[in-house]
Amino acid sequence: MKLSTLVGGAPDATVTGFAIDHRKVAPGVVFGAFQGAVVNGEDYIAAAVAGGAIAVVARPEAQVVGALHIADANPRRRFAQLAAQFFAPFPEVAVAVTGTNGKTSTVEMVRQLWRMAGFHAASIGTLGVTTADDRVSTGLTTPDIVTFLSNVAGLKREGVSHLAFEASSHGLSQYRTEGLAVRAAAFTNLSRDHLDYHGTMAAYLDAKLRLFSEVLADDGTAVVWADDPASARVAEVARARGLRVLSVGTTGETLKLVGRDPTLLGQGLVIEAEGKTYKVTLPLIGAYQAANALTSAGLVIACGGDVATTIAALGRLQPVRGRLERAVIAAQGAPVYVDYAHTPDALEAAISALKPHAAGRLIVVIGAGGDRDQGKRIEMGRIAAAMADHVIVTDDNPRSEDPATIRAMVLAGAPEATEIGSRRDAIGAAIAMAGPQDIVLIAGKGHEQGQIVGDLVLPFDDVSVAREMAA
Ligand SMILES: CC(=O)N[C@H]1[C@@H](OP(=O)(O)OP(=O)(O)OC[C@H]2O[C@@H](n3ccc(=O)[nH]c3=O)[C@H](O)[C@@H]2O)O[C@H](CO)[C@@H](O)[C@@H]1O[C@H](C)C(=O)N[C@@H](C)C(=O)N[C@H](CCC(=O)O)C(=O)O
Ligand SMILES: Nc1ncnc2c1ncn2[C@@H]1O[C@H](COP(=O)(O)OP(=O)(O)OP(=O)(O)O)[C@@H](O)[C@H]1O
Ligand SMILES: N[C@H](CCC[C@H](N)C(=O)O)C(=O)O
Ligand SMILES: [Mg+2]
Repeated sequence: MKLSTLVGGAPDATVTGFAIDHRKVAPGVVFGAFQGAVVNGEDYIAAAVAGGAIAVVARPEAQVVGALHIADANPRRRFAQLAAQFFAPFPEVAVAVTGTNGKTSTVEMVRQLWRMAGFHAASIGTLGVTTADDRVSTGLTTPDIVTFLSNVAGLKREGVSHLAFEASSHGLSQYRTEGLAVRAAAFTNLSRDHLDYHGTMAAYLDAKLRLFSEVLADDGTAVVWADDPASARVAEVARARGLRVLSVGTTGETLKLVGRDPTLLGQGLVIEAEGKTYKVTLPLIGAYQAANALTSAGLVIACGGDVATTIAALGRLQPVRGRLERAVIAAQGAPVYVDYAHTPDALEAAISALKPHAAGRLIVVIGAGGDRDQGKRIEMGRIAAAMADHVIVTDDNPRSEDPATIRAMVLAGAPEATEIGSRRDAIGAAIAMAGPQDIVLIAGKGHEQGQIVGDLVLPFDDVSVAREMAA
């Protein structure tokens, strides 16, 4: 592709790629210089030009010598729009999901529903780039713009026609998923998380609202989980653009959940749609998975899926890694579940899902990630103390923080809890104390395959450790 194709009047140089890190610049690359949370990318412009960058997308105030300065007050958005032209074509159908919790579960369910409908589908999110037979981690829920667009283009080349991706609030704030035509976007819920980055809940919601005010296509559809208080605002933003709004949930109008009957391995759902009543058994436990299932059905229907077929397909959904995943049955008979709950709302949802099934005690292992929102720690402690019968506080991913300090902040909400710093020992203790009527919940890391301590990622998988301790 010629630079003049991307930017009228530019030299005829050939564009060989796009980069936002100067260390990845090669001759012919367009470099994005962004002011970041840690450093200012503009400080690396000279190095990028020395590395062969032929154009630099940066603020008008930035100094660019020896390459075309593509000046823009919003360099992240402009870079994404240019990169999208370079990496196109993309899968014909793309949908996005945002919300504090439920993004991964929902995009994974959409991928499965599309596969059942016969489409070649993929998802991009916390679990990585996932297709029917492959999964590659990107390290982030919403990867950086270059990783995202190059992966999306790669999926198209592989024959993928349908893509569902997670639009995290960080990703939306940093324009990591611009340039792709998004046909439908879903909102799951809003509760406390990432205030270390957004500062306030209002700013956190604003970041998510951008998916509906700007990213969703002009003829797109918004799908909202109607039972969340913030959904009204999301629907209002979408309607202000004249977009179609589908609402799902017990107060939803498109897919109205009128009955939910939990069983040990799933739940019977009664759903009203288009004046008809449908019954389906969802093979996943937890009210939260019923919410995500309806949201995923809403997205599939928004893209042309048949209502009856889509609802029936919910009965064939497979469990989502690390989301109320039953890791093992302990020797004494107690089932051990692993869940990704790492926010107060999520922890409440996960405990609520399991409590009805615990004839005896619900034993919960919790922690909190370092270098993340600190305010949620005491709230998570409080919820565990209020809802579980026994709480063990341990390490999650301490990252650059002192693990004992993080545990103390969680314990402040659960003074009666047991403190065991080693996650392995904490899981072992929970399983050892569980009787045949009890249930163990290990929360916070879900599918994660490593424990981040300082700069190290130590191999650690809650499910494997639970199985080891239960043997
Ligand atoms: C706080 C945050 O979101 N940071 C992300 C962001 O970094 P940044 O833009 O602030 O970049 P920076 O590190 O300050 O550097 C500024 C610029 O200079 C460039 N640079 C930097 C150094 C250098 O030597 N040369 C160079 O060119 C960088 O490439 C960057 O463009 O953009 C980077 C590239 O896309 C991301 O890797 C980085 O994710 C960090 C590692 C991270 O931990 N992010 C987490 C918090 C995150 O994004 N989580 C969300 C939410 C998950 C959830 O929903 O729970 C996710 O989507 O995963
Ligand atoms: N609809 C929901 N309502 C409330 N809690 C939920 C919901 N869906 C999932 N959860 C809880 O949140 C945890 C994370 O779920 P999931 O990974 O689907 O969310 P996510 O939005 O992708 O999270 P992240 O932002 O960390 O990527 C689950 O393990 C569960 O405890
Ligand atoms: N991937 C997300 C959630 C991590 C969840 C929890 N394990 C933690 O470390 O806080 C993030 O980087 O914010
Ligand atoms: Mg996720």
